[in-house]
Amino acid sequence: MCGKISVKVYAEYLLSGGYCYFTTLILLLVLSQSTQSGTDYFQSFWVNIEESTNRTYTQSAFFTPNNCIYIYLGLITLVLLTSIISSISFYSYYMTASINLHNTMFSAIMKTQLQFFYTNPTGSILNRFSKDLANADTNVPKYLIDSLQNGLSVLSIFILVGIVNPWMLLCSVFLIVLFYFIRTVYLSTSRELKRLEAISRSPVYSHLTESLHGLETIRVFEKNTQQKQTFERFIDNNTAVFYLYISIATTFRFWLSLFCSFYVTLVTASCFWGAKIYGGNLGLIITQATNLAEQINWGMIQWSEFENEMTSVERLIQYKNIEPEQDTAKDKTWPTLTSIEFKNVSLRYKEDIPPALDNLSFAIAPKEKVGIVGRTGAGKTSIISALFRLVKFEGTILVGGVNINDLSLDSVRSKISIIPQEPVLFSGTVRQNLDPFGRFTDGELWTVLGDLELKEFVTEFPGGLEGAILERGANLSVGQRQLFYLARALLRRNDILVLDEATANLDYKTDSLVQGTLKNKLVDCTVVIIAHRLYTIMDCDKVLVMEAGRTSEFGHPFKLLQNEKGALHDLVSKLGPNMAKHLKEIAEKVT
Ligand SMILES: Nc1ncnc2c1ncn2[C@@H]1O[C@H](COP(=O)(O)OP(=O)(O)OP(=O)(O)O)[C@@H](O)[C@H]1O
Repeated sequence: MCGKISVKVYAEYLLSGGYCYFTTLILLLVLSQSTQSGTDYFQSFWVNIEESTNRTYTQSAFFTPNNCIYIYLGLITLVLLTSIISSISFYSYYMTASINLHNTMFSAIMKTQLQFFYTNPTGSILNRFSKDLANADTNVPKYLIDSLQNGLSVLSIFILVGIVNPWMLLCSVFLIVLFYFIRTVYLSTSRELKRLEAISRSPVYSHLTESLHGLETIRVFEKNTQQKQTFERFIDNNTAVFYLYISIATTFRFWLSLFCSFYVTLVTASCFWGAKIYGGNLGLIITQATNLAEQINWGMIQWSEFENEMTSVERLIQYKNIEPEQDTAKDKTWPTLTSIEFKNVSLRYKEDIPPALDNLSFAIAPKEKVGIVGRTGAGKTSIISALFRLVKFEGTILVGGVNINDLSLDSVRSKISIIPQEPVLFSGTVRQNLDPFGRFTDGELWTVLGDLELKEFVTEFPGGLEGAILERGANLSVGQRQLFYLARALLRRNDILVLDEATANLDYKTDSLVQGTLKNKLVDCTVVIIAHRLYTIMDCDKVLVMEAGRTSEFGHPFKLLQNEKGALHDLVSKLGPNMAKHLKEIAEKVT
């Protein structure tokens, strides 16, 4: 982003509070300004009447001293009322605009593809949801209302001054042109500085978030000083841009104030050069000239700041318009069969890196248990990303013979259960974490907890099923979190279950318990297990060995182990003769 803020951004922001609100607001502001200027004009008119001999300034007998007082009182009351009403409507308008902006932006982030999170660091997202949103909530409305009020005020002063002394209009127009020129020069720099300031703020947030996450590692490797220095460097970069921004803003204000002083001096002097002038008109000209100078000065500053702060809105609107996940469902219902077939599937996380899945093809029959193994980075987790349509892929994935691209995202993700590498629990109760949508009875919950030997733990947990689980399940061990996840999957009774290193953090006893549960409770399920520990998949119906995103071997584990040059045989041999023998025995048992 660089250069001027586009008209589209202004329009999108101004109308985010609602067309009706915006039109009403403008009308109220015009009304408020008209009553204020009307009061000023009536004041000078009244002084002129009082100054002229026998009140001959006007022919009308209506403007008696008493009537003038009542008219003035009426006008003042009107000014007060219109000002209060326009302030309240502005408050409602910008509250609606801020809420709408936040909600649409948050909803866009929630619905966008995962790819977005791979390419945008957390600090950058936090920056927009904190500082940019705060600017849009507080500074932008403040500068917007000041700019609008000043614009209207300057326009009305022009009309008043034009009525009393048309020559002064020339001076005023010259002043506006001059100020506009100074503003243009100032804005072209300040706007870019404001953008730079926002960009240089993101690394500060990212660094702080990453440091807090990796606090233990930083301390263990004694990198405290290095981290601190990096943080200070990011802060310095941000502060340097911010300081430059403040400096040029101060220079801008200095030049505006200087030209304003010249203008007021010129206008005051001009009143003494011409013909005799009424006291009321003289007062009106001098007060309006001073006002005009102040208003233009203030208005230019606020208008410039408005455009500078609009860079925040521009950044927010950019998030608001991010592309959502493509859900091209063609009303296909979820298939009854639960076979899974990958046909020439290729997946790439970024254009400039090698594909994570490269023309991958394999087929899993309904109710089969298939283990997937391979070295780190072989593409095992990417199979899941493709199956859940988290990342775009080429090729075809069929579930029960139906292309998953023809099924809605919602059905794909709700009909396939997953226990991921890093189980995520939310802050809430045990019950909410087991059954987020409140679909199951207490009896069902306790049965599943019993199957996974979690019953005792939950009974003794403070609050039981209503006990509080902290953010990310911080008050549970990683193994317990995985068991909770498994419990959630068992409750949903989906026909397809995917486990991604799901038992990696369990001790041997709990792992055996989970394996037993999978065998007994999920007999009718198609189960895909991604594993590092080979013994967890040796009793599977089939094993897929992955290598660089391709199928290296696929078949029954015992048959694969017969091939001494095979990839699975190679992986098993590396575990030592005893373990290899043990694994072969397990594989043989399920032939
Ligand atoms: N979000 C991502 N952005 C870019 N590249 C990625 C991303 N996720 C994975 N990759 C790359 O894709 C390839 C396959 O990764 P994947 O996570 O599928 O491997 P894996 O076999 O599951 O590894 P592990 O056993 O370590 O979990 C790797 O080269 C990895 O660097």
